Amino acid sequence: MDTARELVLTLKQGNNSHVGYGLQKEGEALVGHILQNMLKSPLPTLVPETKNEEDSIRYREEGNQHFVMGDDTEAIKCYTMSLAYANDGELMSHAYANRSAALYRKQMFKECLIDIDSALDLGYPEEKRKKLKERGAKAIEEIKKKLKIKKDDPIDTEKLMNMCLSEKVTEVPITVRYRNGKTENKEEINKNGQINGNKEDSVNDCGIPPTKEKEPRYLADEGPLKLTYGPSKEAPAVSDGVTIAFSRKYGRHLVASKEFKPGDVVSFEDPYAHIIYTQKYYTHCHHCLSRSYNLIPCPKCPMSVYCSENCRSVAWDMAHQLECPILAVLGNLFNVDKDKVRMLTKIVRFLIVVTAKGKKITELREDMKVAECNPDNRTAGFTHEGILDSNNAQSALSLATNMTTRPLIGVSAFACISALGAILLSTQTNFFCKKYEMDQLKDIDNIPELKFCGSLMFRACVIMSSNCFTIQQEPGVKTGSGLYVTHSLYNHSCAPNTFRHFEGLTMITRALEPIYPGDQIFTGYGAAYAHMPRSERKEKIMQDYFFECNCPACSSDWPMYNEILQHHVGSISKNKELVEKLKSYKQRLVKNMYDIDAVKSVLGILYKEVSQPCEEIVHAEQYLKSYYLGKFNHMST
Ligand SMILES: C[S@@+](CC[C@H](N)C(=O)[O-])C[C@H]1O[C@@H](n2cnc3c(N)ncnc32)[C@H](O)[C@@H]1O
Repeated sequence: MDTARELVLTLKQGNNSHVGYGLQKEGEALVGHILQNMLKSPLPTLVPETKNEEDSIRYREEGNQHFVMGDDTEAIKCYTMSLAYANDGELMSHAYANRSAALYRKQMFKECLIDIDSALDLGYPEEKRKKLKERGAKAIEEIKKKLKIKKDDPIDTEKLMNMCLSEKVTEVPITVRYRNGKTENKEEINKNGQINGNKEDSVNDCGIPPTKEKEPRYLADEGPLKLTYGPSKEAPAVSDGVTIAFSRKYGRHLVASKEFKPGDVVSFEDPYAHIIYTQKYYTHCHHCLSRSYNLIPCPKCPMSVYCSENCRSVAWDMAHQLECPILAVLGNLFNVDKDKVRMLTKIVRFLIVVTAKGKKITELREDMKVAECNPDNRTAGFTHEGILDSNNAQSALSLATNMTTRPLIGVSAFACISALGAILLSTQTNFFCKKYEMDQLKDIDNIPELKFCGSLMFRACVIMSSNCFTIQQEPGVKTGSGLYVTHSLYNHSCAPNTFRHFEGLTMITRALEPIYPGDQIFTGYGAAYAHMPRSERKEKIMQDYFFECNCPACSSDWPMYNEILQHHVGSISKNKELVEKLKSYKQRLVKNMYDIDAVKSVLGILYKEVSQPCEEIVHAEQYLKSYYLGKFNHMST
């Protein structure tokens, strides 16, 4: 605690409350001190979670119970777990075969065929293959029905698959064929610990591309995603017409220098580093976070599963080869609660990315020395080219830490988590060139970069706890957490003038209201006036982000959405002139509910003519958000 206090005091004296730089030396001292103390006392034994027959069978049986009860979704999840824990081809083949039954009943015939193919490929027992092939034949019949192919037409499975995807029938293929016979296991790891497999190949095990989700409506209407005024020169992830500003009160923040209309794209960006939430481990791809029913396992650990060979191999190269043994022990750590385990997975991922898997530690040290010397808060972490770069280590390390406003207890806890992260990396992986025994860590100076990397993880803790965004690719489904460098400059308002949505892992921010030159551009950190009472919001914002919110909704204590709608707060219904002005847009929407330009125009008019809170503004904002969040995609035209 004393070392943590010293660190915070030094930062306060240096007036360095906002940016990530200015704490490298002190961070190293703090983590080093904690590491030394941790290593003095006996550490808990680290027990890795491994693939094994018992768990694979247990999860398969659990899946069977759900299947019998008619809960196919839960059955599929259990069979995926059975697959992830399977330690040989036969167990895997059983998991695939059983999953195919649940997929068949769920009417996911293409997915069903993919699993049948994998089961047969992995040597599903001879005596059971007949039944599996019969299921395959029935699935094909169903697909043929869907494609309106005549019952007796002979058909080639692979061609059929491609036809299913394009949904176009141009020619009827000739034979029924499974891709069995080939028994080599694509999931083998070669001598260098790399997963074999073609990286370009964006297909699942049996050569069939994963189902493409329907394209979001806005992409069809607007064409490919682009920034409203093209990329800004200083921060290419935000639109030209947005500038980075700094003030004592707001820290770094974004200010408009051009006008943005509702729906305009203000910024979009891919994550610098991201992780999947543990609750989604066996339902979503660990790399792209998409929902998948044909997940395939990491060949080494029972934790990670992927939607395709491509995701599996990209994830392995990017980070998983180092994370794999760490994830295996994390779940079995005693006395470490879930939030700390989540933070550990985040900071290990961050360290792997920021150091390019440990290959660029020296280079990073040098770059950081230069970055530390920049006295200008506004341009902290700008690259040599003078930009805030979404993919750059210096830029990522420059994000707000809130070091001077955090409680000391939190600072100490983060230092302990980082020290534990350093121990795991050095004893479970080759990150520091070789795997160390716990005894060899007694003198931490034996490993030259241990303290430095520990301090980077400490910095990752303080940065990530104040800057990460929840990733929601489907409305209401929170799949993971990501650090988005440029988006981290948005300050919070409980009534923000923008909203966010996702396209894959890409986070997109659009104007919700008209934004004028000089306006600060805000996002919401999850405490929206719409759904949370003011007192709760204030508490949450103070606890998680350490500032007092003084947005209009907080200052004037706006009622929440349900009250606004129930009591018609601020309604324009008695303003005959305005109602008349909006009439034509209403008619356009009655004719075509997807006429989003009409909604944008309504919002533009309302914001000019009335003040918030206002019932009609709430309706129009909800409409606009629903359109971009994909809520309309499931409705029929
Ligand atoms: C994601 S960062 C936003 C960028 C940050 N202002 C910076 O300097 O890099 C979150 C932190 O910014 C500050 N912040 C965000 N919204 C704010 C607001 N409305 N008023 C004052 N500070 C705010 C808080 O310190 C918060 O923890």
